Amino acid sequence: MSETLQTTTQWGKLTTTLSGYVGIDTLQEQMRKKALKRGFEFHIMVVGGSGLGKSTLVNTLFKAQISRRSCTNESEGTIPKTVQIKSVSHVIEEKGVRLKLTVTDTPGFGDQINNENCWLPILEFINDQYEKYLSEEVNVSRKKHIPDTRVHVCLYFISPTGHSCRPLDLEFMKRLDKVVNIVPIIAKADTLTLEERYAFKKRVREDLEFHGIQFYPMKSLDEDEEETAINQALREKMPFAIVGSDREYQVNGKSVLGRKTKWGLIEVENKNHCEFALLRDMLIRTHMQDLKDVTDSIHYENFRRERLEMHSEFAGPTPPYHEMGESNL
Ligand SMILES: Nc1nc2c(ncn2[C@@H]2O[C@H](COP(=O)(O)OP(=O)(O)OP(=O)(O)O)[C@@H](O)[C@H]2O)c(=O)[nH]1
Repeated sequence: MSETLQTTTQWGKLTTTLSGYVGIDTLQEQMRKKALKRGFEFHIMVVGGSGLGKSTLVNTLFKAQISRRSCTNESEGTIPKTVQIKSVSHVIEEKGVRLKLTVTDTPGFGDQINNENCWLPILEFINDQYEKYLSEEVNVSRKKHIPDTRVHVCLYFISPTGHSCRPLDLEFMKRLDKVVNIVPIIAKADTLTLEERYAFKKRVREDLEFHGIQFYPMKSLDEDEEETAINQALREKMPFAIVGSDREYQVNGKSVLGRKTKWGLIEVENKNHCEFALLRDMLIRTHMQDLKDVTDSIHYENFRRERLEMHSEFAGPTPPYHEMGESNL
């Protein structure tokens, strides 16, 4: 029986008929095995004012004590003087798949009386990671595997004021949307009623649109109709209204993560109670690889191009290839 190989994407519409089985279909399995051996890396950054639930959310997302707060013995209630950027890395494993997860926290963001330029250290941190990656990449003797410390997603916590975005929120996202994948979320959504939540989300979306702020997943990067349909559904739900908790309660004999309020138990993973599950599914189950791809092919690529252009302007025009050889003689 003959097998048909259809290539209709980047190679154009070319159909070649194979006269028998050759085993191209095993490529997927070969790649899976290689990737499993190497393990995966993911870097998540959380930004937002003190006490908005950043540490709780990362612990809830990965069902483990992985936040900066859980890994250091900082005294509760200390207000940092400036934005401090702290990263912690963990290797987590599930069903034989290893993930090196780095969580970068930015305690103190927006806590000052004068918050002018408080986004700058965060921008510098993100660019520093690109710079590290670039210097490894252009190294004459490159490592077989370049450690990837680039930030793949930045969760931006919006305070549940019920009004609209603060100027600082807009300033941060305007400055950073071209360098990192931003996912805006409404923190502590249990403090808003359902009507307030809905109206607040709408106003935040309008604010973002008015200011031309791009958030992940970007419309311009959808590759096909299927992706557009999935991503459009996510975009319409954003910013996700999140409730975080690392406490478990018993509901119908099952233990669930939740927060007990005056009105009853809010189940964190119940899609009727909040949008935590949507966020978790997007970050971990459906879009983790895409977040990494967009970081690599869009944000890092922009940095790399600018950096190399800057370098070539500084160094003058690159001589033709044969002259480069001669000058080395
Ligand atoms: N109501 C409510 N409280 C929350 C939620 N998430 C966290 N909290 C509580 O808010 C307080 C602060 O939570 P953290 O996770 O430490 O907040 P943080 O943003 O990491 O704080 P800093 O490290 O000081 O910036 C804790 O008492 C949490 O239990 C939430 O979704 N809703």
